[in-house]
Amino acid sequence: MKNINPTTTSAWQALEQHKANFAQTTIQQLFSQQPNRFADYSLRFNNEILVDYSKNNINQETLKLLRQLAQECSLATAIEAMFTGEKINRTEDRAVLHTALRNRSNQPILVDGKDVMPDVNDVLAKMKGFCQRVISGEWKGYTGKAITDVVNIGIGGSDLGPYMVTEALRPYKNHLTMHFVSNVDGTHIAETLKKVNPETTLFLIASKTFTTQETMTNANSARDWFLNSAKDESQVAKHFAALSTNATEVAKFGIDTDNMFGFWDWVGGRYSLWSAIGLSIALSIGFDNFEALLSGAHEMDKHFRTAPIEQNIPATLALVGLWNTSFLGAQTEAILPYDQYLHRFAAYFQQGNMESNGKYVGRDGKAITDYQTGPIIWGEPGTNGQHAFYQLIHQGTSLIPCDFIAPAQTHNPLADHHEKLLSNFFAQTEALAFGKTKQEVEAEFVKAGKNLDDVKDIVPFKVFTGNKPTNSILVQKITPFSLGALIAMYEHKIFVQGVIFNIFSFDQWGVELGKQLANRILPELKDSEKVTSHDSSTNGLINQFKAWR
Ligand SMILES: O=P(O)(O)OC[C@H]1O[C@](O)(CO)[C@@H](O)[C@@H]1O
Repeated sequence: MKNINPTTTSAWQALEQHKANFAQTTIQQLFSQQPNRFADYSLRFNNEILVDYSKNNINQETLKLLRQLAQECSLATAIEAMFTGEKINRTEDRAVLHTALRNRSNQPILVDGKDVMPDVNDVLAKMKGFCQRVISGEWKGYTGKAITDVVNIGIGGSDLGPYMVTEALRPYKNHLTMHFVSNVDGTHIAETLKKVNPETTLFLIASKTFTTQETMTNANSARDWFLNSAKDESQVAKHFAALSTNATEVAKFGIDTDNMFGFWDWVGGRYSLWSAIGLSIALSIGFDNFEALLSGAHEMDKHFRTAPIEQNIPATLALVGLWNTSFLGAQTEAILPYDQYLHRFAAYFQQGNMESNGKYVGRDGKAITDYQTGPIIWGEPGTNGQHAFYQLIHQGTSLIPCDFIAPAQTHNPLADHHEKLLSNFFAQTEALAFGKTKQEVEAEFVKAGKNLDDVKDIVPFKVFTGNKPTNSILVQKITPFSLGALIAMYEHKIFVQGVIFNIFSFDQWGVELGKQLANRILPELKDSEKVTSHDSSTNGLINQFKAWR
């Protein structure tokens, strides 16, 4: 991947000039000027996903310049570099091949001259056999009973993806009850263990490195709890499986390597739900559905790799997002799914995006000083968010571009719930784009029989300026296939932005310092000695903790 500061491209400089046009122009005016705006600014994937990006402050010139920016930043070369297994994660000297995990075409993909597909297929076959045995009840616990509960112990990418997807695909789930434990706070595992029976519980220890403090602490507590009942170490094999790249640490923990499902260093943690880390997903919805999830992602991969930039959905979302943040001044992006099953979707992409693109060092190793990199990602499901933070999106002083996501078909057609939900979905983007003028507010008062003189002081508070950018992503139905495509779409959006930001999107050095310092502090908490080795704030807090515990 080349080192290109995006601000030095002619497209960036042209975009800087071009943005002045939008100081005066509103989304409302863009719609008045362009009667076909919806048709011209929306894209479809497989007749299953409709992406409408028309309610943004963009015109054809904006798109032309943004596409030119992508070209000047060598996006096409970068896409090929990723798909063909080049070591684009240069700071860790690794390829980035989550796309290989869902490569349903089986075309060889080489890393260091070796095709990775046979290994990928072997692990998938092992996962399939395991799922069949556990789901059918053939796999027995230490007292001969079938498994009823699965506890995935992992954190970050080893938790957020599997948890988000198993929740999103609940309509497809079988009889197994899934639990996810991530936090090192003992409450998380303690509360989970209260709900399960050691005779019928399977623990999946999900950790790429198998050294993560939170996960290993929870795994050890789970094993102690299990052995407290089973009283026999040899029974651990019936109740513990490992999802990891680190066979040595897995063996040290005491998990039979027969029960280990491997993956490889070219799978980033936050891109790992497609790997063995997805075993909890496959157990929950069955292996065929897991394969459908992979297929959906693979179709999106093909689209991303081959579609021209004008029709390329992830690239378009990335460019429009970059326009909002780098040129129009937005610092955050909200992801707002109008689907209760997608309640962890924003949390999942908080890691996906912020761990990938939250970087201040460019690919040249120098600090980035002249542009913003990855935005802050946040969000909650609609309509809950409407009754919480939408006030600020509508009338606050920050610009917050939002992605609204909704399925056209619900899995729970109950009275008119879905129509009500979707009426809110449509209304919100309409309100955000077009707002409500002073004249409209006054007309409403008049209609309600009010004298305008009596209400003139209230009028300004009821005005909505509108002109707030949104994308609407309408999915025919949330199925394993469409969800796979949707996740891959966002993954590639992040990739495109990382290329243009000129950063390395696939490392995560920013999480290391906190871990190091916590490891240094941990022994200091073991005794009652007064701590003096830190700054006065940290010393003061630690010493108060010691006094109060
Ligand atoms: O799977 P592991 O190795 O336990 O790591 C868990 C998570 O920790 C991180 O390395 C840092 O938070 C993430 O990238 C990763 O998803």
